[in-house]
Amino acid sequence: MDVGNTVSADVAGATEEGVSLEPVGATGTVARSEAAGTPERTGAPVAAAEPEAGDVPETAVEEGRGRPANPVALLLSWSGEKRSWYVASVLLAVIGVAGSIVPYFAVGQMIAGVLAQTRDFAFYLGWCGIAAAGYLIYIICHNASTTLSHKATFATISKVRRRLADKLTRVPMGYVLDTPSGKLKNIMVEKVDSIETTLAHVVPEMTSNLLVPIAVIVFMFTLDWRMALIALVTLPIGFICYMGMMRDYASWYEKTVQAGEEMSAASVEYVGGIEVIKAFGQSASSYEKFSNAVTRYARSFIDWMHHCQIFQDGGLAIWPATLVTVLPAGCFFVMEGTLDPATFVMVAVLSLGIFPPLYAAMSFIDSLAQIGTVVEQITGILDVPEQRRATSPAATDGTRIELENVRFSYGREEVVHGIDLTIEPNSVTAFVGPSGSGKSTLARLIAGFWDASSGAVRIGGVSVNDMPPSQLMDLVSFVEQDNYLFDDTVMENIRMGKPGASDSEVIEVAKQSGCYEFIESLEHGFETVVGGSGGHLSGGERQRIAIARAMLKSAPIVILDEATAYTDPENEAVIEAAVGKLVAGKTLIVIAHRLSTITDADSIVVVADGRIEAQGTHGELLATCPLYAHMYEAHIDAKDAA
Ligand SMILES: Nc1ncnc2c1ncn2[C@@H]1O[C@H](COP(=O)(O)OP(=O)(O)OP(=O)(O)O)[C@@H](O)[C@H]1O
Repeated sequence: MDVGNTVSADVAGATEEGVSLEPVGATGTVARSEAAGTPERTGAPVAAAEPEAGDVPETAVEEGRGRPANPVALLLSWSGEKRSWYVASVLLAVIGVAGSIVPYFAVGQMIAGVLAQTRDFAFYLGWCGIAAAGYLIYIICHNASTTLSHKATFATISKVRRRLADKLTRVPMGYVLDTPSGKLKNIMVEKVDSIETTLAHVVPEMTSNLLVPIAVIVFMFTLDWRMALIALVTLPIGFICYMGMMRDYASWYEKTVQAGEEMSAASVEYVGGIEVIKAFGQSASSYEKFSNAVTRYARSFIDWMHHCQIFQDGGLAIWPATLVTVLPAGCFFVMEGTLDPATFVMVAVLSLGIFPPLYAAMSFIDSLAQIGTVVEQITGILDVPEQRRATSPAATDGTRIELENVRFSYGREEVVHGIDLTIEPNSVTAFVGPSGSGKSTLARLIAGFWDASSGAVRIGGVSVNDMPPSQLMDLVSFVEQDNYLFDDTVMENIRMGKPGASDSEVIEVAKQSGCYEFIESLEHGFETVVGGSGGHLSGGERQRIAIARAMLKSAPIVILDEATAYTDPENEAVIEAAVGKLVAGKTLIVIAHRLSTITDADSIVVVADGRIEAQGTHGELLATCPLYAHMYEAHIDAKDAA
C-alpha cells in the first residue's frame, strides 16, 4: 500500500479554479455538493442528445449514479465497442502469464537434470530454448496486451470527455456559469487523463498478476501438495500485516484528504489574493493560513505513514520469504525419502515466483481508489439534472414574453416567488430593484439559462421548455457585463454570433458597435488574438465586442445586463450608442443599475425580494412606488455627488 499515491490522488481535486497542486484526483464531496446546488427538475421528459455511434446507451451512466460500486466496470461500460479490445487484452495477458511460468518450469527441469547427473547437452539446450520461447511469448503477449488496452483506454477517455462536454450542453446553463470553470476543466482534462495509466494497466496487468501466483500455486500442488502448503505459509502472515495496515484506513484517508482540501483551498485563496498579500508585504511562509494548511497536510501524511510503516515493513519482509519454510521442510522430506530432489528444487524455485506478481496486483488497489474518486466526480457531472427541451422547433406566434406564476429556487431556497409578467414585442423593459432581489435570475429564466421550478416562461406563446435550445438561442441574445471572449481572433469572436457570417458582415457590425477603430489599432487588426477570456482587451472593449457579436446574431429579444464597470464617460457614450443600434426594432430587457438610463423605458419592473413590487413608467412609479422613488433619489444623489 503506497499511502502517498492514494492520498495525493484524492486531495488534489479539492483544488478550485484550476490551481492544481497535484496531478490528479479529487474528492467526491465537491462533485456531490455541486450537483446538489442545481434546481429540482420539474419532471417532464428530457430531450436526449443523439448518441454517438458505438456509444453505450445512457442507462450505463444511470447504473453508475452516485458513488460507483465498481468504477472500473463503469468505465468499461462507457468504452462501448472498445470493450472487446479489453477482452482481447486480458486474453493476451493470460497467454503471456502462461508463457512467463515456462522459464520457472524449465529452470526446475534443468536443475533436476543436474541433480540426476544428466550429461546430454541437447537436454539442457532444449530446456533453454523452451524457457526462451516462454519468455518471448510473455514479452510479445504482454506488449500486445498493453498496446491494445492503451488504445482502448484512449478511446474510452475520449468518449468520457465527449460525454461530459455533451452533458454540459444539456444541463442548465446557470450550472455551467456557476461552477468555477477551473473545476470543470480540471475534471475534464487532468482528472480524466489521470485515469489513463491505471485503466490501461489495471485490466490486463491486475488480471495477469493475480493469475500468475494462482497458476504457480496450482502447479506446485500437482508436484507435491505438502510442499505447496508449506510454500504458502507466509501468505496468510503477509495478509495479517496487510490487514493491520488497512486498519482505520477510512479515517486516516478521510483525515488526509480533508487536510489536502484545506491546503488546496488555502492555496487558491493565496493565489487569488496575491495582490493583497503582496501589497501588505507578506510571503507564503508569513501568510499563516497557507503555511498552517501546508504543515497540517504534511503532518497528516507523516502520521499515516508512521501508522502503516511497521505493518508494511513486516509484510514486505515476511511475504516473499517462502524459502524460510520451503528449504528446511524440503530438506527434511528429501532426507526422509518422500520427496525427490528435483521436485524439491522445482518447488523452491516456483515459490519465489508467487510474491512479486501478488505485490504488483496489490499496488493497483491504490490506483483503483484513485479511479473511484475520479469516476465519482465524472458521475457527479453526469448526474446533474438536465434541462427539459424539445428536439424539434415549435411554431411561435411573435415574440411576446410571458411569465406565468414563475417560481424558482437555487437548491432549496426559493428566490423567485410566483411572478406574472408580460413583455410586449419591440418594447423596452427595465428590471430594477435592490441588490439580490432577483433581477438577474428573472432575466436568466427568460433566456433559458435555468428552468423555472414551477410556472411557465413563454415566448411567442410557446414555453421555453418546448423549444429546442437552438430555437431559444436564436430568439434571445444575452449581453452581460463581462461576456466571455474566446482565445481566438477578434474576427472569430464576433463571428460566433452568426457562424458562417462573411468577413464583411463582421466588419460592418464592428463599425456599428463602435469597435472598428480600436480593432484596427490592434497589432493585427481583426486577426488579433484576444487571449483567454479576452484578457488583452479592456473591459469596455470586451463589452463592445460582445455587443457586436449580439448585433450579428440579430435575435429579436435582447437582454442586457447593464454595465456599471465602464465608468469613463467616453467609453460609456460609445457603448450606449452601440446598444441603441443593437436594440433598434427589438425587444429589450435591461437589468438596470443606473436608473437615470432607463427613465424612457416603456415599462419599468420593480423587483423586490423575488416578487414584482410595482410596474409602470418612470413617472407612474415615481408617484406610486415609494421603493422606486427612493432608489431613484438615491441614484441621482450619488450621481450628483460623483
Ligand atoms: N447561483 C446561485 N446560487 C445560489 N443563489 C443564488 C445564485 N445566484 C443568485 N442567487 C441568490 O438569488 C437571489 C437573487 O439573485 P439575483 O442575482 O437574481 O439578484 P439581482 O437582483 O440580480 O442582484 P444584483 O443587482 O446584485 O445583481 C439572491 O439572494 C442571490 O444571493
